[in-house]
Amino acid sequence: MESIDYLAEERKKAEFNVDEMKIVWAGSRRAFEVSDYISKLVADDPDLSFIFIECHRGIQGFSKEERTMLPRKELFKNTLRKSAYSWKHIIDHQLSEEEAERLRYFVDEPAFIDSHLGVFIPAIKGQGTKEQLKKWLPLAYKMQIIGCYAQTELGHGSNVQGLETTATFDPRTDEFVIHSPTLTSSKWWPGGLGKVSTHAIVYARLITDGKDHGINGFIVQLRSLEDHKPLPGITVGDIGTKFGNGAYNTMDNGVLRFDHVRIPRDQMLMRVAQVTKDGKYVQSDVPRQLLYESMVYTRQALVTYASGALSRAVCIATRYSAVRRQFGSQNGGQEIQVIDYKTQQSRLFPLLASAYAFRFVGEWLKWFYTDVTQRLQANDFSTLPELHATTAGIKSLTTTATADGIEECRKLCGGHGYLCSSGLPELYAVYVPACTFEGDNVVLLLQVARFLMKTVSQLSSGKKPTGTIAYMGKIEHLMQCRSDVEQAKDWLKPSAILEAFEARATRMSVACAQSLSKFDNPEEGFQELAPDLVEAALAHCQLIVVSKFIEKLQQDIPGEGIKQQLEVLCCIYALFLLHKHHGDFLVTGYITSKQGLFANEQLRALYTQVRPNAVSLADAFNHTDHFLGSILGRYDGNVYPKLYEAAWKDPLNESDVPDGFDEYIRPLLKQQLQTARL
Ligand SMILES: CCCCC/C=C\C/C=C\C/C=C\C/C=C\C/C=C\CC/C=C/C(=O)SCCNC(=O)CCNC(=O)[C@H](O)C(C)(C)COP(=O)(O)OP(=O)(O)OC[C@H]1O[C@@H](n2cnc3c(N)ncnc32)[C@H](O)[C@@H]1OP(=O)(O)O
Ligand SMILES: Cc1cc2nc3c(=O)[nH]c(=O)nc-3n(C[C@H](O)[C@H](O)[C@H](O)COP(=O)(O)OP(=O)(O)OC[C@H]3O[C@@H](n4cnc5c(N)ncnc54)[C@H](O)[C@@H]3O)c2cc1C
Repeated sequence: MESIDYLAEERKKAEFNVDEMKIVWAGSRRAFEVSDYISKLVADDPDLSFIFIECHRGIQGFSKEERTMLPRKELFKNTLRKSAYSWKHIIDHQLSEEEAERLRYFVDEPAFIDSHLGVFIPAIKGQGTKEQLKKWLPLAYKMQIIGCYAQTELGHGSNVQGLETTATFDPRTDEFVIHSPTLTSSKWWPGGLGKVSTHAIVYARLITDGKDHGINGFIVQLRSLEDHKPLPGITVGDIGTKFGNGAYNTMDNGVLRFDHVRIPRDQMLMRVAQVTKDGKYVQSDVPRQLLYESMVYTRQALVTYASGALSRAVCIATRYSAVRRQFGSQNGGQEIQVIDYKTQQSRLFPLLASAYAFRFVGEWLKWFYTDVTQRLQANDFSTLPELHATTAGIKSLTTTATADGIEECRKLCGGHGYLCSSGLPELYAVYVPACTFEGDNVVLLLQVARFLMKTVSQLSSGKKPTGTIAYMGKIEHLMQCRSDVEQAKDWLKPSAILEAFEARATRMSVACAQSLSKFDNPEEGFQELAPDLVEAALAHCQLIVVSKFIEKLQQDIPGEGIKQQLEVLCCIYALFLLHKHHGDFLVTGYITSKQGLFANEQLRALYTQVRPNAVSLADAFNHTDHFLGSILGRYDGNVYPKLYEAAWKDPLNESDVPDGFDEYIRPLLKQQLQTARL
């Protein structure tokens, strides 16, 4: 049966070519084609799109929207089935790495495979010697071993140097003895550890001849490759159900303890430091920070994932806002679409713009990461501190904004957003740990702040800042200049926006540096000023996102109306931030309150420009209905009949009279009857 497109009128209003925008969003025509093909393949294959569960009626299939009603144990088993099925598909159809990654993405269930491919393999690559890569990578790529990343402990996560697990070298047997000396040293959180991984990269304190050399990575086998039982000396299990039904509970985050487990010496990852057969500790000429390299990789990958998650929420909220009507009916006509309310626009459109902004900064960050890793291979470590600060900061900014943005989209959908069938509660529950994993977002901003303080202190020594901090080279100008905006439309000039963000970031960093210099003990000062430092770091990161959006617009972007739409979105992103943080811009003296009001006036005008294009800008994300998993976000906008239909699928509606009626409701009713008779 042909479905009616309830959003057709909205789609007719678009002032740009949606198909061309899909390519810009995907990054290239080839990336678009791969994503498009794989997302449809997943949506159309019940083995990938459905959840099959054994119940009293035999095997029953459930759609993605019903996932939150299912028990964890069955969901977990279904995820194992999907992973095995996906893997077979990848092998049978010889999918490329890019296609395989897309397949994992569109299946859209957190699983052990994410840790295996997203952290275990990158850790071996980053910290292993050539011989170690040769031995372990083929096993890992063929999934003959499955690995996780066991860094965090019950007592320590953010403070990596505070980890307690020990790896003590025993020269008599040429082995390391891995041990958990305390309860708090139990590994706690690693994804894939609880029930699946056969191996782990374990972070432990390296001890030779009684001397503690700090943290290093070790490859440790955890489970038998025959019967999957834990090896002697190993206690391992799942840490328990996490936030939200369904959500991240398809992942087996685990707990792990070692009781004097022995591993061969060559299972210490030895790129950064080696231990010789006679127990000598030898530091390589590469920086120790390379121990943290896999975190840099994952943090940059999380930025593109942030744009993906935010775009899903925005797509749902935009389509639903065009379908939903409230108030304003005249002469029996239709009520107003809620998307036409300026308040709805002022909450929704900055998120739409943010999704695009995060996409482009993610694209750039991927390029930057590749560039720096190529330099690292050639023993050029000069850009590593900038890469660390940038990945940490942009991961922090984008994941916080995305988690908050998903929750805002839920509210933008009113009451129906609170239903699991809207897809938004589960999306939030799955997404929000990204603010914590791969580094707590505040801890990461403090890393950016340290980098900025170092940069400011080096300016006086004549060191020329480059890359993302090149703007600090113009410090004299940026400390003194004032905005020359005279009317609202002046805020459309990229140069006006850029200078505002550069001046604000510079002034906030310099103010922190000046306050810090008043402390005798710089570390004490850093702790005391941490809230201000975090704000300065955020200002710097926002500048990066804004400037990468502007740089994107300087590229040749073909397609009818595409560049114009992106220009509008770029200005919305920047002016929304300016409006939200206008206290910073005022206090640092770059703008006057009148200029702040002009920015807000311009922002409202930009919302009017986006309005006719909003649904099509959300369509350009090219999300399938399966991937969205949301009745409110359906492509055809046919929301009400589908919501009504879905309600009846809830297990509570399997019978008219609920279980428990005889025990708990009937006696109450009877008691009231008796009281009434009295
Ligand atoms: C079915 C088949 C499908 C196929 C699918 C195919 C493909 C899929 C592929 C990929 C998937 C991709 C992505 C994956 C996506 C999702 C991943 C999934 C889930 C994520 C799971 C989560 C994992 C984790 O959370 S792991 C644990 C993370 N832990 C942390 O982040 C801890 C945070 N703490 C720290 O990083 C550090 O402790 C600290 C806060 C940085 C402090 O460091 P410390 O050394 O103690 O002190 P400092 O003095 O501050 O630093 C010293 C010195 O070092 C510099 N520094 C610090 N960190 C780094 C770094 N990372 N790099 C470089 N330099 C660093 C620091 O600046 C300082 O420098 P200075 O001395 O010059 O000042
Ligand atoms: C879903 C999920 C998956 C995970 N997967 C893995 C995995 O695969 N492998 C793995 O090893 N780990 C994993 N982790 C653990 C994760 O990396 C840590 O939880 C994270 O690094 C934060 O550390 P923490 O839990 O110790 O938080 P804490 O550091 O205890 O943070 C608690 C609070 O203290 C604040 N705080 C901490 N230090 C400072 C400071 N210096 N200054 C100011 N404030 C501070 C934080 O901002 C936060 O508000 C996972 C976590 C989650 C939630």
